[in-house]
Amino acid sequence: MSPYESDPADRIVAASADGEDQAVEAALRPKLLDEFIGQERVREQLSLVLQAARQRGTAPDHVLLSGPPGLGKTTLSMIIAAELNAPIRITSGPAIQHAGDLAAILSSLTEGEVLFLDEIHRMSRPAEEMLYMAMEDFRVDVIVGKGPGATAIPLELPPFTLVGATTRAGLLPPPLRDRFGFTGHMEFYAPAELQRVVHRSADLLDVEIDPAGAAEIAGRSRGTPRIANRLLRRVRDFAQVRHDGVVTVEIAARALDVYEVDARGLDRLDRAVLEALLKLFGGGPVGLSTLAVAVGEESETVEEVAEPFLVREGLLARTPRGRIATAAAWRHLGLTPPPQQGRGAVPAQAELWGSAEER
Ligand SMILES: Nc1ncnc2c1ncn2[C@@H]1O[C@H](COP(=O)(O)OP(=O)(O)OP(=O)(O)O)[C@@H](O)[C@H]1O
Ligand SMILES: [Mg+2]
Repeated sequence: MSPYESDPADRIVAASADGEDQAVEAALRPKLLDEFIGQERVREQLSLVLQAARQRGTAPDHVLLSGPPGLGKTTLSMIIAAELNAPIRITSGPAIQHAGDLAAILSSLTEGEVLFLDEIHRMSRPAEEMLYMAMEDFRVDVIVGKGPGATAIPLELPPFTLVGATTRAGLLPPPLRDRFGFTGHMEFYAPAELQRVVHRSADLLDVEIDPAGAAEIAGRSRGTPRIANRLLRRVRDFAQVRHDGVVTVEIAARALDVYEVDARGLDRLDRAVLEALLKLFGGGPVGLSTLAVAVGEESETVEEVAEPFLVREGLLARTPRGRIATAAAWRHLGLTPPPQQGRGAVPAQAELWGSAEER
């Protein structure tokens, strides 16, 4: 039986937020730029944009934040408002079905307000077109009536700052992308940065943790603060129920073994895919659908849920001939690659069988 039949988003290493995350995230969010860990480049650029606007006493340029789920886009948008001492209005692309919905929001903005539009790539086309004009000219045309009798009533808007967030910047139409004065690309976090995130959250949650314990959780968090915070909460449960509540490296490792998150952040599904690839197909190449049948999952689940992280970690490569395990995959599962493997199918971007000398 598949452990993911219900919803892959339920996995403990899912980057998207579940109900519990939403409840605690507000408490764990850094409130000011200085408390925001990592993303040095975005932070510096943004700090200049905000400081310059503050000095001029005007609303800063519109800001687009793009990057994978759980890296801090919503957090940064709230920080932007806080740093500007401005109120923030929060909405999302899917919540804006009609241009009228957007007109209602825009026309009620106050001067200098920050409008946070999450999942901006999922807005409807008519709303998008209204947004173009609002962003550029601080004006919208509200259409009253239908058919030949319809008239456009122009409406002036106060200067505001739009902060858009998207996990799919590539899906944004160029005219929309071009209207942002600043785009911040969020990157996955380095282990040392995540370790600081874990420490900070542990402080806020009143959890006693030592540096090695925090490093252990960070190493399993797939470069994502949301996952780090979630793993910390599970480790805290374990430490409290089975021990004295203090999180050490042993406690963190044992707790996360219970939750089947391994030392590199792979969960059960990731490992099942890798194991099938190595043990059943000798490391590949094997077709996606065959691999999916072997682990008892849908092809889409393997392709969209498991593979992106395996590829990112350099454990699996997608090639025209099929999926191939890298040398790192064999090492990670503690297996020795069969000697006849690896002929010919080495994609340039991946370390497959180590260097020529190693072979
Ligand atoms: N740089 C950071 N420092 C400390 N905590 C962070 C940082 N970035 C994110 N977090 C924490 O990670 C959690 C998720 O962040 P956030 O909700 O901002 O992600 P997101 O990019 O908006 O995700 P999504 O794409 O799912 O909306 C929050 O609880 C936040 O406290
Ligand atoms: Mg968000």
